[in-house]
Amino acid sequence: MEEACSLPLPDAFIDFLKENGLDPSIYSTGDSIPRYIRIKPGSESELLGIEDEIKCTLEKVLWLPGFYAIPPHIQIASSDAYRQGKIYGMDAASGAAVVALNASRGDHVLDLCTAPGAKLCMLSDLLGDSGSLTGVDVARHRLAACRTMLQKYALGDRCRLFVADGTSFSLLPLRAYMDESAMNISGVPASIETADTFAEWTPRRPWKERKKAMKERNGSHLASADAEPELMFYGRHSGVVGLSKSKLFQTGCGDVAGYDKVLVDAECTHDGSFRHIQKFEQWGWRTLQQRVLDAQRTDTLTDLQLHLLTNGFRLLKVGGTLVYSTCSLTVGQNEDVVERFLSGNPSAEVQEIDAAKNWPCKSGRIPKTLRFDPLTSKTSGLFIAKLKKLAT
Ligand SMILES: C[S@@+](CC[C@H](N)C(=O)[O-])C[C@H]1O[C@@H](n2cnc3c(N)ncnc32)[C@H](O)[C@@H]1O
Repeated sequence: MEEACSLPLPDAFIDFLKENGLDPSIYSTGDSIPRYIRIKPGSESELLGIEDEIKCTLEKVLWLPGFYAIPPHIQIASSDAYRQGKIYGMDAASGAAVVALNASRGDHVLDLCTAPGAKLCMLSDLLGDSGSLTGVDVARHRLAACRTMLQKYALGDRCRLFVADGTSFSLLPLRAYMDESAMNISGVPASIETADTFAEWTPRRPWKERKKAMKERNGSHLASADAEPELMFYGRHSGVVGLSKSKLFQTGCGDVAGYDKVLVDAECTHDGSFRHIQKFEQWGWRTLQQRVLDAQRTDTLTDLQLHLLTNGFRLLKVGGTLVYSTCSLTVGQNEDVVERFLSGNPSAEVQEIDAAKNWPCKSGRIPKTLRFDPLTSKTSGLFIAKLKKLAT
């Protein structure tokens, strides 16, 4: 067992880190890394009251607006501020990935691996009452948690969520219908649902519809690559209300009508997340062996990451920006994936992340990419690459 780390990491994990060029001492700060919270815009004036309630000082994260550090042992889930949606738990490195995307008012944003949804919520806050957000996740139960979060924080108004495989998802943003608000395209109030148009979203779907959906999914929690996306939630101004059902499922390629911004926060081994690794102490180090160290699983993962990145980029409009991030610190799941992608996509260019000038992180092996790690950044580990789609 390694002495430098506050956790008794097994030798196989230490070897795994070394093989990936990672210094095991990045985990040594372990339990001294702060927790981070983000304050919902508009609730900053309540800072003192929140401090009083959760019984600690909120230390402003100077390099990331809206974020505060709190001691790691402080729990926020039972506080009123949390229950009322004034504060969110979100690691500062995750916030940095969202900032790197530079989503601005009016943008149509795709979040291709969205659950459980911390980044989606932050994106929604940044867009405000403009643009649109499309969240996709392959895992139905995780996306259901994401929907709950959007509703809890009242952030779902311009959002739609699909259970779908992000490697084949092909639906473009509903630009043409966005400002129709609660009217359908022929001017009929959308609350009058016809067999072919969407009324306002309600959690109570007709039994017939639910039965059909259950039969189609065959009991599985995961969407298959060839299944039609399943619309799990849509907000009042997401462009869906009043739309004909056939129009929603029109597919396309992003070059012209695509998304302005795409976030691919890909599935990974989570080895950069100290708190995730810590869970293996209870789950058993054998589980860590299967989930993180198993070379075959890692190969499958890197293929998945490449396919997610490739499809996200396909759905991006020319001139648009994509951020690829993972909370793994291995080169195989980050720089190698980006390099494989770049070699087959001459219209992709790695971009400088302007906001990053004062960020406490290191450069990745590819110039302009960034790496957060617990030791350098006092955050969870995160790799970020920002890509632009050039006209060809
Ligand atoms: C790192 S988590 C995303 C975290 C999320 N962006 C957030 O901020 O809360 C990765 C997600 O990718 C999803 N995922 C895995 N394979 C996928 C696929 N083929 N298509 C879409 N999502 C996938 C997982 O279900 C998981 O929810």
